[in-house]
Amino acid sequence: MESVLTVQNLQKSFKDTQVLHDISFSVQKGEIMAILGPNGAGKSTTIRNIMGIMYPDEGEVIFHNHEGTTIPRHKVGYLPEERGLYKGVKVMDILLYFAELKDYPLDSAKERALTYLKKFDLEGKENVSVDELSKGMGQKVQFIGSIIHEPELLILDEPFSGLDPLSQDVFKREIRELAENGTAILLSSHQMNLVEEMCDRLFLINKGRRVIYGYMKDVKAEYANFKCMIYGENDVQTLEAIPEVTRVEQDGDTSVLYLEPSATLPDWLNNIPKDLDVQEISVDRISLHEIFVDVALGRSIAEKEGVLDA
Ligand SMILES: Nc1ncnc2c1ncn2[C@@H]1O[C@H](COP(=O)(O)OP(=O)(O)OP(=O)(O)O)[C@@H](O)[C@H]1O
Repeated sequence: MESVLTVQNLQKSFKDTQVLHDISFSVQKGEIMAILGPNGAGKSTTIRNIMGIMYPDEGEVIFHNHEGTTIPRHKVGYLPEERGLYKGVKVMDILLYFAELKDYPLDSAKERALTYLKKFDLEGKENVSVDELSKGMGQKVQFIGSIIHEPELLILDEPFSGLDPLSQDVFKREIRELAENGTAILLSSHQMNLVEEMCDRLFLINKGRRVIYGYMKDVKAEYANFKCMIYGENDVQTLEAIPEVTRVEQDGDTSVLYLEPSATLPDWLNNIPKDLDVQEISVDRISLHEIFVDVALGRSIAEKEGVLDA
């Protein structure tokens, strides 16, 4: 694997408050790497330190295949969390302006702009003023602006926020295609289902510290413990007393039992008390969303910081 970006031991404080503690990860060519975490975890601060919008107190941001200490802006695309385009400018003009900033040839930029406008269902909008676009349309134009110059590394801060499901699908498809064609992608997102289906690796951050870093499949195998849904009239205390149950959530007659990571399913099912009221039962693994909630609420996983083959 070829690293395009490496972030090493970033530390950042605002006044007396340290908001990044020893943050290290890399982004590889052709992969989608997600940085996840609850509000205020430090995702945008990490990204802003990478982009040179602010500087870390300690640590390094290394753009590989690039000499010098400045950011190779012509090789990097960035969609900031703050949305917005210059007012009173036509869509094509703003896209060409972005290309010019990155020293990208304008004839190729125009061709790419038209191709992407079509892909994003904005065909024919090139001469429309950006003020006349809806919020989602503006976001699509801003996204096109971030990739107009064929960046090697694309950094997307919450790319899916504010998009309807159809637009989300278009973004997902394009992000995947860019990665398949070799672009290294770092994205931050709260939408766990999207991250779960698209990302190769993830970095989960909480209160400025790494909680989980690894391949999605390894993270799931390691942290996505089993949960068992039982429909029937049962006391929470009875369910909590079943071996290897870490916690129980109950809503009426529906109980969800979360199991220890060590639980082996056939044995566990065999040992369920015979007098339980079981009208229905199903077993599933917890989703990335639930792993995230566990972390955000400081439950089990949070104490078990991990790095998985990163
Ligand atoms: N310019 C700043 N001055 C002071 N504190 C800041 C500044 N920027 C961020 N912070 C603080 O740093 C912490 C991390 O913020 P950051 O915006 O990186 O979080 P985030 O993970 O991106 O959150 P969200 O999901 O809400 O966007 C927060 O406690 C925030 O209040």
